[in-house]
Amino acid sequence: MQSIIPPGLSAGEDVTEIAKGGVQEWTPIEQVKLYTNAFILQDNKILLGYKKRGFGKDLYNGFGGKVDPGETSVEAAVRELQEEAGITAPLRHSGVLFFTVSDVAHAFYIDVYYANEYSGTIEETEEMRPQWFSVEQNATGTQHNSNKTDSEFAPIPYEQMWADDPFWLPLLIQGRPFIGRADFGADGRMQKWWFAEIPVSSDV
Ligand SMILES: Nc1nc2c([nH]c(=O)n2[C@H]2C[C@H](O)[C@@H](COP(=O)(O)OP(=O)(O)OP(=O)(O)O)O2)c(=O)[nH]1
Repeated sequence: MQSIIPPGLSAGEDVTEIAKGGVQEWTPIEQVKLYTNAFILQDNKILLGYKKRGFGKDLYNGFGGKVDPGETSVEAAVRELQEEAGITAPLRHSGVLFFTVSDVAHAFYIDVYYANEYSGTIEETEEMRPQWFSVEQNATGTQHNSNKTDSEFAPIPYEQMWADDPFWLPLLIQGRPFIGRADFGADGRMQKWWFAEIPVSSDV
């Protein structure tokens, strides 16, 4: 039987597809670079950063970047969180994402992490402007008053995030491990995508 898992990812066959679509064939993979992405989840809030420069500029995202030579993935994730948001956290692995981008020669293999606590003071850095968002679906971003239960934090700004994020970020928030791949065209749109939930015990 042919595996449903896209090239670039590995997992047992016990996966539950969440979404898939797009063109027929996956883009061939030539070179792969390792990246990290980390999110802080606390009190029904998620910490995102507004990317001020470079790849993904003007989008909100978790904190992360390339794994340096000699570093493990989790070491890189902890370093990038410190460099980009000024904090340290006991990061736990949540999923793996694999991307190709039509005008980038290498594919991106991204270990995604989360933590429910952190130490240090969140601060804006040269690369990222951190901001809390509500993970509650009815969040409005309006301020509290005595009659309202709405969150004082805005909802997750999916319209200002990478197009694949709505498929897997809800799983991360719910503590459900995931894998996924998306091939992006030069226009920034997904040309082909596939996302799945995997068993909690899976070693992704
Ligand atoms: N949420 C999300 N994150 C993505 C996608 N694609 C993608 O590369 N990322 C993440 C992975 C990394 O955390 C980040 C890209 O890393 P980066 O270019 O900022 O790396 P870096 O900090 O090492 O780079 P630099 O210092 O050389 O500028 O974006 C995506 O489709 N969705």
